[in-house]
Amino acid sequence: MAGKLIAGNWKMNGSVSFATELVEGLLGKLNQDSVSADFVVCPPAALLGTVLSLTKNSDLAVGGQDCHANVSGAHTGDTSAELLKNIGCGYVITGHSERRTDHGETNADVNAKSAAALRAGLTPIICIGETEDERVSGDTLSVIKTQVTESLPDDCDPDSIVLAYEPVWAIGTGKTATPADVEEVHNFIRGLLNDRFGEDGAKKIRILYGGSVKPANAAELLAVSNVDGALVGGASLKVEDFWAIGAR
Ligand SMILES: O=C(CO)COP(=O)(O)O
Repeated sequence: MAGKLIAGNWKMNGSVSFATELVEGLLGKLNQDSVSADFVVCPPAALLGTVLSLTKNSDLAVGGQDCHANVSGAHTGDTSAELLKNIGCGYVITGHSERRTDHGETNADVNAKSAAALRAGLTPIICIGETEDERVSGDTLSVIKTQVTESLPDDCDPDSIVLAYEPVWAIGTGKTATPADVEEVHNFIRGLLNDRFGEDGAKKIRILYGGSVKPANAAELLAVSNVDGALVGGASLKVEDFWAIGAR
């Protein structure tokens, strides 16, 4: 496994001028400082062209926020993994909790979308995480087990996938899971991956933590065992904050 992966999920935010300023700021940082982390930005679909034209031949990778499971067809408003690959993306987020909630995406949908990403040559960043009710009821690990088991495509190559553990209650709320909470779940996920891929395969898979990651808590969270990076929402919209999370 390479260094940490720091992924910025812009969600439904930005504009052409905003994206240009943000990406130019990040490229300036990447050119100046040597960092061991890999950075990827995932803008809204309508801004992918803008971002990709700015990041061509740079070390800043680009990803989509969602893809359709099919290659093409009558799916108004959707984007195929093949098209994301064709325009220059390297990654796509699948199964984000906001898509699971807003669009009723199930583990089976996430599995199909992740398989589509792999078919197209993209790295899916497959999101899992429990709700507050599930945590309070003591169901966190069983929910995570089901999500990992059902959301990962059957024949996936561990070299080609990334997982992101995002407790739903920590997303955009300012509530961050404690390092102990994060460690428990990340170690559990690594154990599930060991069972499925063997230790040598499982250790190739980066497991990101997401949920109110900011410069102030990033060092602590990224130091937790089996935390191989971060999936950042709000703080990825500011050059200094996003950079500070990964550049250490
Ligand atoms: O959902 C997230 C990233 O995918 C996390 O969002 P916040 O960092 O804004 O909590």
